[in-house]
Amino acid sequence: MSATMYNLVPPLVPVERLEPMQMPVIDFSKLHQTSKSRSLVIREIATACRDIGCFQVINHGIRKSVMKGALQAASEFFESSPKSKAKFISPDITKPVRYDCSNDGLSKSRSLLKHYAHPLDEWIHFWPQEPPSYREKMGKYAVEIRRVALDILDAIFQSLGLHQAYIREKLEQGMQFLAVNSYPQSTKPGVTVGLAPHSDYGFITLILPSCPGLEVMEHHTKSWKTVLQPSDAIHVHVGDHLEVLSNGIFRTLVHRAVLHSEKNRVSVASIHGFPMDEKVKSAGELVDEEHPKLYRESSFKDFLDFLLSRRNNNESYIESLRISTI
Ligand SMILES: O=C(O)CCC(=O)C(=O)O
Ligand SMILES: [Fe+2]
Repeated sequence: MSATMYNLVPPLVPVERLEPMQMPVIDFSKLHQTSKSRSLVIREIATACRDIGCFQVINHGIRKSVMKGALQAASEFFESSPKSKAKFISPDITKPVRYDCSNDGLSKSRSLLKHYAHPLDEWIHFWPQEPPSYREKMGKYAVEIRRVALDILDAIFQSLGLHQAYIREKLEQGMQFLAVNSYPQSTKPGVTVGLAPHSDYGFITLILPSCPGLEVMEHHTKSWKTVLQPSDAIHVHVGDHLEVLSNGIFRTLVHRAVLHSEKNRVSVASIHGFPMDEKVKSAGELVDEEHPKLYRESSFKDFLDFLLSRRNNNESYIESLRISTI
């Protein structure tokens, strides 16, 4: 599941030139140097999650060849024959591997290959075999990006003062999805939205794109900003379940993707959460009389049920979880 399947905000007319988001760049290697550098980095990550809902990481240790390999495998999959892709088409959104090239409310102009990625041994046998290197290249990336994601989540949970052991255990057994996205080159003048505004269901999403196209909605101004991402950086943003777990300290990030004017674009989004049936609730440590619980608990399974039941209304998943305080 790449994303919550709905429009979270009314469609906004895209503008030609957006300002870039002032993006905090986090030196990931400093998480593992001295305890002082770790504390500083944890503070930087927490500030970024709280104020803007996203940041980028560099020096994360994922080799360039592995990142390039994942993007190449993605491009080659989308360029493979319609017959080899058709095997993965299914109306059943609960399938662990699914290809979707129909354009709906969310995917305006996007093809999506979504697959589960953890535990890798359990799922890799279901992944595409066309191109023949797909499993090896995407598999290597899945393992490495998960290591980075879990370390970032450790840092986030530490910044919130939460019980690490319980959460780490749930994350070790937790879900990882890869949403492998493909967007055609734009054919029209101006800006064309390929993937409509939405937020992602999990705790965090890590995105590796082949070129610019990601846009994020700034929390305080509600205006769109473009994301500039150096080729060795990974973009990270807050998802719905981190908003729930942090009891609203961190807010899910609304984002979208626009088509590139000169080339096709691919991106690989890695989404991380608890196991399928594990409920995510606002952490007890963050709830008291002054800070009442703001969200209902829910699991990934509940999220899928929400998508299936939500036919005619535009309510987003996070909205459906909010407890009214008035
Ligand atoms: O293509 C992108 O940069 C964004 C992808 C995305 O938002 C998703 O897969 O949920
Ligand atoms: Fe997304």
